[in-house]
Amino acid sequence: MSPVKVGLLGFGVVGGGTFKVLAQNAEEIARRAGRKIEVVAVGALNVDTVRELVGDNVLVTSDAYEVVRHPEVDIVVELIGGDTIARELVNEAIARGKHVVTANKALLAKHGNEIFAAAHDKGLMVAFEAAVAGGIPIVKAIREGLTANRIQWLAGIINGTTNYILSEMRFKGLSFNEALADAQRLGYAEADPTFDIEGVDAAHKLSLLASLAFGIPVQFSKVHIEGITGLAKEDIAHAERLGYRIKLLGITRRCDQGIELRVHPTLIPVERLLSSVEGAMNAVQVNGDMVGPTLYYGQGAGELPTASAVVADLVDVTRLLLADPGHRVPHLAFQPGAMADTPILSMDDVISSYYLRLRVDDRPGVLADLARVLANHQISIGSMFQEPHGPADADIIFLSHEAREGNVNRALEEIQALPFVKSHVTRLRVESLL
Ligand SMILES: NC(=O)C1=CN([C@@H]2O[C@H](COP(=O)(O)OP(=O)(O)OC[C@H]3O[C@@H](n4cnc5c(N)ncnc54)[C@H](O)[C@@H]3O)[C@@H](O)[C@H]2O)C=CC1
Ligand SMILES: N[C@@H](CC=O)C(=O)O
Ligand code: NA
Repeated sequence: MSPVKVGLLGFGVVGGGTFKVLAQNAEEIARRAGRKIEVVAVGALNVDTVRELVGDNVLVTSDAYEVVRHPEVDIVVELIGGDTIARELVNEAIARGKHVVTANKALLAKHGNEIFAAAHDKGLMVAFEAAVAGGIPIVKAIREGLTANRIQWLAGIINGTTNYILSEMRFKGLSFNEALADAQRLGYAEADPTFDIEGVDAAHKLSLLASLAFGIPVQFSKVHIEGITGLAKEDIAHAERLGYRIKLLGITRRCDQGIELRVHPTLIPVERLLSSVEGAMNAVQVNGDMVGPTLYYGQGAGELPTASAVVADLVDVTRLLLADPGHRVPHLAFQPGAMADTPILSMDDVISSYYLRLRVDDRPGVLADLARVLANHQISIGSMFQEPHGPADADIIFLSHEAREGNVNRALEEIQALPFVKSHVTRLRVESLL
């Protein structure tokens, strides 16, 4: 059979990695796909360097549209990133009847609904395994492996950069900025690393995971997002003392009233597997009503792990080229006509336990006043400790039992206004699902 012909857009960390994987494992991949997969065109800005790497038989051009419009290209692989030119190129590829593979979660989180609908109308595939948790085959696991289940919730470490930063700070004592610079050097970070550290990248991925898990449209704008930039070293230390480790988690859960969709630093009990996931590794726990808990672990970022997922998608698309469109796996796991309009819950309705830290005047009555405000808002204290700070102040750390977030918000407003409270009240959520 004639080879399947691929056009690569972008030859950076993942684009370069994809070319390498296709070359290095060409024979093994062809045995699996049933046909050879051949890169025939590359769109790149650094044309001369890329030409040296890919050889004379591949068209290398700085005009990405030339790749998309190339008559021989069957599959367009978009690895440029962002949601401007990448969006135009993907739309153009679909309009021209070409299948698409992309690692671009920013694009799909914002424009996935429109892109998947256009592809569906044309009977085309838009494969995106690399877009969520890099090399871990989590899209395939949810979309295919767990189809017998009503998925109840999933929670995961789905940003390698932030997990790497937290680990390096903890183990090597690096500063936040040093650890971030390392993550950038290693190819983990987004072109704009604020997407990583502010939780936006994790939110992009979570919105895709929620669609795959619950059969709802992609709703990035409804994700509650908090990153790791507000985390203080002392919170990491206090959490350890209480038996927890702090990780940036993406969590989505189906409740009676709707679906929770949130990304924030979270205290995880140290005995849970997710708390030991370090460096750029990712891990996602998915709970289905039939299978129970399942856990997926692997490299969530970096050249070859991400390229591994891109190439797996290329093999999938190659295998499915001959299947008629009606019998292919749906983009978002559920048939397009069977999507649900379950609402996304307001953060106020989320139930969680909380870690609270505040600095107060160290004098009689302070603890009683704090406990009264919490009790007035139906927040019960699970444990508490106090550390002196200088001659007249103390830091108080509470762990609450489960409470409604709206109640916690109101209690915190009141506590913040108390005359003896001398710091901003830090609030972190504690995960009890895991
Ligand atoms: N680096 C990683 O670990 C992972 C990255 N991703 C995603 O993969 C995509 C690519 O990321 P990276 O390879 O890390 O980025 P990168 O910045 O290393 O590569 C992007 C490449 O696209 C090129 N480019 C920009 N505009 C172009 C244009 N008009 N025509 C042709 N080339 C153009 C740039 O010169 C650059 O070489 C992004 O969507 C990213 O979110 C997904 C999972 C992991
Ligand atoms: N910047 C991302 C790359 C993979 O998606 C991350 O750090 O996880
Ligand atoms: Na993946």
